[in-house]
Amino acid sequence: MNELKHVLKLTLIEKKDVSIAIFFGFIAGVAGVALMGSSGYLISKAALTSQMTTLVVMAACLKLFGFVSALSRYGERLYSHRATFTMLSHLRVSFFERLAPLAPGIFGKYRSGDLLARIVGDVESLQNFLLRVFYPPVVLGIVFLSTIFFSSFFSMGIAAVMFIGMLLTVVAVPAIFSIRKRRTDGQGRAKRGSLAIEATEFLYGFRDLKIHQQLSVKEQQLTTDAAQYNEGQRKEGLEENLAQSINSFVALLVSFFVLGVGAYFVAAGELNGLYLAMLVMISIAAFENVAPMAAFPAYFEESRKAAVRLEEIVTEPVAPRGTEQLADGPLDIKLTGASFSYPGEKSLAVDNVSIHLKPGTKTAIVGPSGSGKSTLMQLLLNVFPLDQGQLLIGGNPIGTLDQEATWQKMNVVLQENHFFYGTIRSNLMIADAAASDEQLQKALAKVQLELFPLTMTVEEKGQNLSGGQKQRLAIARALLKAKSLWLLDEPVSSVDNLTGQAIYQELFRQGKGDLFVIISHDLAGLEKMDQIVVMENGQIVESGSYKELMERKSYFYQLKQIENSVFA
Ligand SMILES: Nc1ncnc2c1ncn2[C@@H]1O[C@H](COP(=O)(O)OP(=O)(O)OP(=O)(O)O)[C@@H](O)[C@H]1O
Repeated sequence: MNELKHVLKLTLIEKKDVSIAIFFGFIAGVAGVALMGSSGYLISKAALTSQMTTLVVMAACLKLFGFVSALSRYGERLYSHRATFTMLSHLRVSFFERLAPLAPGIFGKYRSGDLLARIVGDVESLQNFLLRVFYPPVVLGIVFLSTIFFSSFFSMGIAAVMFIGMLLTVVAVPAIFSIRKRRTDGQGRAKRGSLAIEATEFLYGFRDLKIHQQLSVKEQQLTTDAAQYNEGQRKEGLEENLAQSINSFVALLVSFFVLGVGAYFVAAGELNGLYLAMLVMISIAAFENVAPMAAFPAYFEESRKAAVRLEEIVTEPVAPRGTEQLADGPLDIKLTGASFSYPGEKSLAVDNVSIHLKPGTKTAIVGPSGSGKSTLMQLLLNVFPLDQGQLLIGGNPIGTLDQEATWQKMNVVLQENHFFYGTIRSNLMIADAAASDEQLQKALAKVQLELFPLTMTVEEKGQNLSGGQKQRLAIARALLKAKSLWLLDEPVSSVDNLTGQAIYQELFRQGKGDLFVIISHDLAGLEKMDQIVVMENGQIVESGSYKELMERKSYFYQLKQIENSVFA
């Protein structure tokens, strides 16, 4: 139950709705029992006496109980569902609030299909927590205790039989099936997760799988996972049916016992025969309510596992966040002795890097593939915390700064930029929600995409755009944001040289006086940069202006020579 503590806490935020639902559930249950009890009494009374007034009163009571039962059942459903949906919305919000700070590191640990299955499937599963786990035993318990208390006025023996029946059907049988389920199952959620992983990989990788003739292999894997998941579902269904049958059987046995014990007491003169039918009917009605308890073990386990799987993701430690805001005006970035390795990796992706990026300067970071350029950029963006060293932005240690406020000051274009399903307009407006159509069109013109209408559809992940068009659209976003720190990771690598150079010119024109950090594979045109930083194996091996580096005839000079000889 410990695992469900957080869900219970969120459920009880809506104490009022939960209490009203329990109250209506109790009234509906008791009215149902009273309805059956009074009909039993009415039958006995009609058979054994001919007192007309009692018969009329009892007939009226029957109608009243029927009416109250139906109305209360409606109220119970209304409030319990309302409480459930409010709890789900609290759960989603609290889960996302805890999940957001873990991105993007979380993708190193969980695959996107699994994350999706957990976020959607497991959160949805918890809608059964109140309706089928928390609520039924509480309401049933109260209805049973009231029924037993009422019966004890007529026969302690019958009350005792009912009490034992209650312990069996509400506690013992569901507990046995819960333990059984916990022992035998445990794989259902994982199977759903692995099916979701396979399905997402199949969809995302469809083209590559087809090209490499691996589609049928992956399809086979997907079919196997689906079959395993179906088999799991089938077994769960059978187990639930078994629990239901055993619980109904025990409930029926108890009613037989009530009849037997009652008949014995009537014969022994310890119970007025007039009440026997009523007590038997009461017992049948009370035990009819135990049907939801048959599903309790399945829902309890499902809720418990869903809560565990959700908690697993968000229990990662999150570094404490700062709250300081960055001042307006020019900002510098200073990195001293910075080292970083990716979680689970032994080697350092960035190794003891020190660099000072002054306001109004343009710095290019170059180096071979895998030398740590993008990682360095991620550190400047404060996506990952440093393992060692210090990062100051505008003189403030990064840890003291509010993360959102830092990003707010930056125009960022990464190697991969996300495009949402929508239009060119909606994709540009994520940079500036208040931008007018005219401003959006101007930004498009600056990246030579003026022919794109703002209403043009952008498909999921921008798949109807070319690589270069996506990069230019991402630059247009950065131009719209127009802040003073530009962090660009190979922003025009997929754009032809001429257009690329024109876009750089536009960027430098608009960002005159701003700080630029640009990662580039292309060594042409670096003469315009104030500083070139050359990286290898996570370290800075050389830095200086273009002229200085060429005169030094060292690492950068050799890279340049190689480039010239390749393209000569
Ligand atoms: N998410 C990650 N998890 C683990 N290791 C990573 C991750 N991203 C990068 N690396 C590793 O860190 C090292 C530096 O990678 P990085 O992407 O920073 O290089 P890069 O210089 O930007 O390369 P490229 O020019 O190809 O983009 C590489 O050895 C790479 O394998």
